[in-house]
Amino acid sequence: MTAYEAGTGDAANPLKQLARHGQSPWLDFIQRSYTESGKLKKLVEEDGLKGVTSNPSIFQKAMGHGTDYDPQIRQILADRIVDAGTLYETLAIHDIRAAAKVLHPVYAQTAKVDGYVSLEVSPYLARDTKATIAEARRLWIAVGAPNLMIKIPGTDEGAPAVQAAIAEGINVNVTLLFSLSAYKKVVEAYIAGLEERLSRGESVKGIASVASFFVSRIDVKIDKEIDARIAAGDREAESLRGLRGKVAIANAKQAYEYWQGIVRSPRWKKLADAGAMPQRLLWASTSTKDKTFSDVLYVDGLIGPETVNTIPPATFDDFRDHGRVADTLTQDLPGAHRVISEARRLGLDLDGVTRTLVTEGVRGFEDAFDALLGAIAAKQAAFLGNKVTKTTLNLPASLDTAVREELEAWRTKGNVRRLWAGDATLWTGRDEGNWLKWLTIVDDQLLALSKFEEFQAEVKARGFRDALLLGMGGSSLGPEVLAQTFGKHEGFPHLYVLDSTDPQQIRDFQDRIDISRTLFIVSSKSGGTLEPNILKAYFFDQAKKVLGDKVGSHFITVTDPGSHMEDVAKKDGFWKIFYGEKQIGGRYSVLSDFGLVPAAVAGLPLKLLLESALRGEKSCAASVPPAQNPGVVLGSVLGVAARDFGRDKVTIIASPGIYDMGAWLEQLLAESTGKDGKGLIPIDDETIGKPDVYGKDRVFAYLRLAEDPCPRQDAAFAALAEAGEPVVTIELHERRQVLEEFFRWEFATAVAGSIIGINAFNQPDVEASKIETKKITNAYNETGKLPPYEPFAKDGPFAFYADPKNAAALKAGTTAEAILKAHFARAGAGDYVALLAYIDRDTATREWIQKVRLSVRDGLKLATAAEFGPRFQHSTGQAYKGGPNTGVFMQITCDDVVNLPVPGEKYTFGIVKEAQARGDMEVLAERGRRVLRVHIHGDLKSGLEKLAQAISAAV
Ligand SMILES: O=P(O)(O)OC[C@H]1O[C@](O)(CO)[C@@H](O)[C@@H]1O
Ligand SMILES: O=C[C@H](O)[C@H](O)COP(=O)(O)O
Repeated sequence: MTAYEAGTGDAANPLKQLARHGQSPWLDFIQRSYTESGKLKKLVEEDGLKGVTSNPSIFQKAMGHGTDYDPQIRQILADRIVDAGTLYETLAIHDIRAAAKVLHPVYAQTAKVDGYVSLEVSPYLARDTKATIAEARRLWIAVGAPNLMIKIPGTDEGAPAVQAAIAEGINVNVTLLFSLSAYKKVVEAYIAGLEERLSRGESVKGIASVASFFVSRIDVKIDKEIDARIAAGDREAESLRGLRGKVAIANAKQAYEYWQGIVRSPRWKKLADAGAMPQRLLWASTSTKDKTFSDVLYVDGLIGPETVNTIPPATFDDFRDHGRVADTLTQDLPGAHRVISEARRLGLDLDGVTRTLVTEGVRGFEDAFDALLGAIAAKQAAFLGNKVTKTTLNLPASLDTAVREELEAWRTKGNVRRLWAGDATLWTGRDEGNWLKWLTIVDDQLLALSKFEEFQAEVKARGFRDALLLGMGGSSLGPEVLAQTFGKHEGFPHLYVLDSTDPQQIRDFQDRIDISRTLFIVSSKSGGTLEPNILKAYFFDQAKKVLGDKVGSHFITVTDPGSHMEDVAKKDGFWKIFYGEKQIGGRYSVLSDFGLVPAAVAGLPLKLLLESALRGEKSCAASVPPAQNPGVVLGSVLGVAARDFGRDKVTIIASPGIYDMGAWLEQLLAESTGKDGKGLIPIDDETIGKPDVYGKDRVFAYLRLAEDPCPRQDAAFAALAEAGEPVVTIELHERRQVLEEFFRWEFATAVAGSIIGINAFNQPDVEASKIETKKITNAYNETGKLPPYEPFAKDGPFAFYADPKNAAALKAGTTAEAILKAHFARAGAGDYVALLAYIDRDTATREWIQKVRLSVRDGLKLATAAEFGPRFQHSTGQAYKGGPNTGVFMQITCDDVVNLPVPGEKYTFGIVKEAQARGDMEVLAERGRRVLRVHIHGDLKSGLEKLAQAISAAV
């Protein structure tokens, strides 16, 4: 009696009779309720079931619907922050283990011939040998059951993975086999894998493999071709008709014939003598698709020794009911050959069909897996409820359709996985892949949590009253959001963020702090940026006067390894040096030490914040399909709206409690996407208005803090959505979720950048202003004066400057009002107006600029940006110079009442600020932008008032 005959006995049950013919019935299905209810066990005991196979479609059916898995999903989500892929795998492994347990007695009774449960590697890896091997190894260990089979596709790339897995002693079920030629490669891979073991002196005993030969799908394709030809009046209609429903079984029989030859070969004999088990042929895809055929056609017709048939539940029941058991597989082999040669004669392209079926099979499993992961991600979001932010889209129909199409394109191209894998071709195919460390930085930070917590305790112990962060752009805007959003924490210093060269503003900050009890954080990734360097020089000098030799102990820096600032910090005996990641650009650095160090200093709850960020990361994971991936959805809306609808002004409004998010977002969006004449133009904090004040160039993003919403904003957004404006509402249930949004917007920006077709990680046009500024400060150092600079017009306290081309366009008027009118008259639909104020940024000036921008917006119906220099140069400045030429710029400068020295330099902060304004103006003009500078002489307050009146009159 062979192992296959074990368990026979019930003569009336065709399923049980299969054993007598050497065939093992397996079940092509898995579901938790089946295992948990004892149904699976019953099939084993009553029907002689000897194995189970699963595939992505089967799991999709099992997990994608119903509530079977809900309790475990809830329990996992309560314990851990995971992505949809991990969630799926945890559920799947649970099921596979449970089924393996039920089948273990079969495994034992049949001496490891049967009793297996198959788990398929991710279908996304079907064309990647190395990744498939790694995944097979990983799943094998994760499940940890001896009667597991790892399913690997029998593609050209899969075959070497089969060999490698077998050589490692992993049981393999080779799936998606349609053609004899592919099957031959797989047989070779199996044998070679075993031989590899033997050659290393390892045992080949107990290693099992099946080759899953798909049957019914072949008939589906061939019969379709036959039907089409008959319908078209083919002369061979009769012969064609005679082949319907026959080719698949004939093809399978040929494979079996090949197998018989193999197991008789001397090569195999050697392995068999060493105890190897043959790789059995497993008939898969054995449910009948064509209802005109017998419902058990692909079971009845393929019964033979040492084979498996994996049967879906309905067919299993049908076969139990009326299956006919006989040695059909070995019957009429000549007949099978005749069918195949007849098919060839008739021009039925079996080779082409099997090739297509492999491609379609892989695609089908990918689609099923996408659907499964999408369903799990949706369930996850629903179960997490307020633990994650919630996004609602109100899009006009045409934009909505275009976004859906984009999401589908992202899905079919596997773009989310490509992004996570660092595929630079998603952008411009240059060095983008080197700038993606932000994707996983949160995981690293959580691992390093104790480092930050220890530092936090040290800061507390030292009893600092204030902390002053000196930095620009990505090194200051994230910390500023943290400071503004989370406020002062008991026992920790008040965190201030200074990102200006305006002497008055520097003095304001100096007045707010008690230097003797201040911790200075010098924050600069590159370590070479002018502002943090001169601000450090200034405050170090000031602090030295108070602290003497202890001054270094009041300074820390966050900078990239090897930077100039690292040298400075070492030389000056800074208390601590924290390092950034070189593979993260400034604007993507908030979750690295650039945000974490100031957060620690301010006494923020680091673990909770990082966990929120981790939720952001996991919700945008590689496993989360585009339509359920909040980062991809947001990025697609922004990218598609700009690319296809001219809606490139991303208008960001946040609830008062989180209002500063917009300033951080401005840099992220503008500096990442504004280049090559394309890009998104962020419009931050422009008080929300009635629908009729807007042109058709906007997308609105509403960051709504649900714990403290603003009813006026709610009403205004409802009106915008009602009016058909595109509105994305992101609801943050608590402040902490700004960290989740940091990650999501970074991801969305990368996605939007890909859609627009730019490199989202460089800032090519920022450098130009820096060079011009440097020229001017160098000139000052050499000569002690600034190069001459003449206004083209003057009116009262105002002096107007422009390059010759812009000046020519504006010279017609001589009064402030006329010049401003001429300037603003150059703006048309789709343009934006940016006010670039190089003045102290305090409450009064912020209110002023807000008032002025609204008068411009309402007068011209154009988007407005209200920016302070030089801060914006490290933020939106990139898009103003490198993005679409739709900006109309107005620089506003003033006399400096206060001036401050820059230690070690001839120039002062006032000179630097002037050089920055001139440098930027030069580059704006050189890029053909419409730009005008208004300098206010004398008293700033009254000058600003007059300017507001003149602007209001001009628009
Ligand atoms: O951190 P750093 O190197 O001082 O740079 C500050 C900012 O300046 C920029 O390089 C632009 O000038 C930004 O990208 C960056 O966030
Ligand atoms: O391994 C099993 C196969 O995935 C399954 O039998 C495919 O069957 P189908 O063609 O009915 O989808």
